[in-house]
Amino acid sequence: MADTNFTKSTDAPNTRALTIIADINIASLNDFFNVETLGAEHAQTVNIITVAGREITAQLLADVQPDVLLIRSVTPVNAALLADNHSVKFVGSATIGTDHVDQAYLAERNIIFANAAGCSKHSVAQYVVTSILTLRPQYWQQPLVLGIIGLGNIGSTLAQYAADLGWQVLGYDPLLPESKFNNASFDEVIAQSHAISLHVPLTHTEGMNSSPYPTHHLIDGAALAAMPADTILINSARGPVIDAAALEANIDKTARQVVLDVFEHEPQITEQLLSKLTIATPHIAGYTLEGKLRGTQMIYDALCEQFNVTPTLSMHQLLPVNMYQWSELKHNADRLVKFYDIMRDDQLLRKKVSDGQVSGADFDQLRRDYHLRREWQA
Ligand SMILES: NC(=O)c1ccc[n+]([C@@H]2O[C@H](COP(=O)([O-])OP(=O)(O)OC[C@H]3O[C@@H](n4cnc5c(N)ncnc54)[C@H](O)[C@@H]3O)[C@@H](O)[C@H]2O)c1
Ligand SMILES: O=C(O)[C@H](O)[C@H](O)COP(=O)(O)O
Repeated sequence: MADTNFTKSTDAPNTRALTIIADINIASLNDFFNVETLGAEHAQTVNIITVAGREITAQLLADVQPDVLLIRSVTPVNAALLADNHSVKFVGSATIGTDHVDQAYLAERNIIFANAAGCSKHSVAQYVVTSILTLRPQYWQQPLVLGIIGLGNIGSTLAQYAADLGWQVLGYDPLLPESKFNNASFDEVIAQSHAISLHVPLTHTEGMNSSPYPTHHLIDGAALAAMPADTILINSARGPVIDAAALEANIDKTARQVVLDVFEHEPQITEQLLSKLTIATPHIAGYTLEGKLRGTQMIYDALCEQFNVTPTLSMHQLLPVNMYQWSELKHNADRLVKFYDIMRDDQLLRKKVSDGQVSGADFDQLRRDYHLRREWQA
């Protein structure tokens, strides 16, 4: 069994240097990961090497041999990345999704893994409410039937916002028991909703992330054909949950309003697909200050648990005052859609089209330079 003790036997405990390789897009890294916040008995110095997530390579991990790897969603963590590394004891992903991480392999290597379950559940749910009310302001007055596929942290948070607005929820989640919101079949959600929002993990029929209810291409040509033409479709889960080719054909036929925050061939997007979407944003549904800091906090807390130290930093010490209350916004049509101007994010993405596509580099740059918005307080 691999050694999970962070203190190398050759080091005296108080001369220990802890080396962390981290995705540069993780918020407030230096605030959370330093000698004071990790406990001086574990690290007299903390070296953080920040790298763009897509540039965290097997070669880098073999050269640096860090103790800790902190990632977001764009670094696949698997045998290929870690085969020549013998030092990593802890991998933390400051994200909800874990489809990029081979957790069985990490367990085999006795490497501890932690993610940030639920960290941006309010941010993503608020993105969805804002997109619907931006596109169809009439639903301030009229009840909407909102279909939600996947009723975990984000789906159930969205369902609660919908109920607060007087909307009806049709929810489908085959892995959870029936409930007030988990009240419909997949076919019923598809056929009977005015808007459908996807909140499932990306899973497959076999291999890593396999599931008895796989979500890869869950929304395929058949599902789209069964969906009324005026139903809005919103995907802020993972791109491959929708078959992009089938989606383009369906929009050509129905002129359906479609909102995408994630894309099957992300980070590239073709101009052809983009031109057919009503709202398109560069995978930022969860990008609020609160959502990002909560993600960092959760992996910091998990590392502290491994060190057996009490966390000393709370994200609330870093957050500016938040005066935005759902109890007020939910009664004020104008203020809610101005609170988060989703069309501005859409326009910034469209401006990046060049030579028939948004390149991966431009998509990533929009995300790196994103002005983190705020969450409203539920
Ligand atoms: N766009 C963004 O910025 C952003 C931010 C956060 C998370 N995400 C994505 O959203 C996904 C959902 O997040 P969450 O916090 O709600 O996760 P979660 O694990 O809390 O909930 C996911 C739910 O989906 C259900 N599910 C699984 N397979 C299903 C199927 N075939 N049909 C219906 N339901 C199914 C599960 O039972 C679970 O309840 C994440 O996995 C991640 O990929 C995107
Ligand atoms: O799963 C998640 O939490 C999100 O998709 C996350 O917000 C995206 O992470 P990033 O692409 O910034 O690495």
